[in-house]
Amino acid sequence: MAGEGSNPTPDRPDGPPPELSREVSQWRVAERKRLIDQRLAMSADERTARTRTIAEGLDRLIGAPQGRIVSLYWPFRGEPDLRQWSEKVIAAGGRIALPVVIAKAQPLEFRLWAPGEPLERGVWNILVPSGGRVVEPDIVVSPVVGFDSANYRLGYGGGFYDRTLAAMRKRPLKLGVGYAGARLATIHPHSLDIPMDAIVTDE
Ligand SMILES: Nc1nc2c(c(=O)[nH]1)N(C=O)[C@@H](CNc1ccc(C(=O)N[C@@H](CCC(=O)O)C(=O)O)cc1)CN2
Ligand SMILES: Nc1ncnc2c1ncn2[C@@H]1O[C@H](COP(=O)(O)OP(=O)(O)OP(=O)(O)O)[C@@H](O)[C@H]1O
Repeated sequence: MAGEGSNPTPDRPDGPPPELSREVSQWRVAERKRLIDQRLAMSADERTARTRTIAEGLDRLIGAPQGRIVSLYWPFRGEPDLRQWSEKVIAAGGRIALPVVIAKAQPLEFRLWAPGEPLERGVWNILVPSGGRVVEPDIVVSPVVGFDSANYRLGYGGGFYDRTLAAMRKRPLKLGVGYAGARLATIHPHSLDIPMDAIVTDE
């Protein structure tokens, strides 16, 4: 069971922590659905244009990626598709890693990957690198379903990025990425939510 034994990360049995009220949990579920539906309703052209602006924002924030490992993600459910940008990072001497779900309620693992290298279906059918050394990224780029002005991110509800960031020994630069329409007044953060250093949008 999660949280027992020598797991060094703070952990709880499945289910929200006490301070995440039933109202907030239900609100999160409804907002995730609204925001994902809104994102999927966007045309492919609009998504591409907005993603280009997000990529420019990442370039400005990160500067020269040379010698650094950037964790990205294999996009699904209308997330910004930054795979072209990943080629730019590599051309500039950086490296790319992708997240791998090991198990529910466990931190993610990051594996090095470059465009063209083989992928395989992992947990929930998500494509993950078949090979690739396990690494700790210098920069974690995580897709948001929603975000707020305090840089908190609302994800798909697995708590994966929060657990992963809490367990990392090096503190990476934490960048959320999403479309401007994903902005919320507050995500009603709970004590285990870790804010991003910045949220990069197309605003
Ligand atoms: N592109 C991308 N990759 C990513 C993430 C992400 O946000 N985006 N993750 C960021 O965390 C991790 C995957 N997180 C996920 C969390 C929940 C579900 C999901 O479909 N959950 C089901 C419920 C499944 C269950 O409880 O058994 C659902 O929402 O219907 C999928 C991925 C790692 N890879
Ligand atoms: N560091 C942690 N240790 C233990 N449980 C955690 C941790 N972080 C989050 N959780 C739990 O994970 C569950 C989902 O959290 P939350 O709603 O914040 O997910 P999310 O940020 O939307 O998802 P994701 O990070 O996967 O994109 C909650 O029940 C929360 O208590």
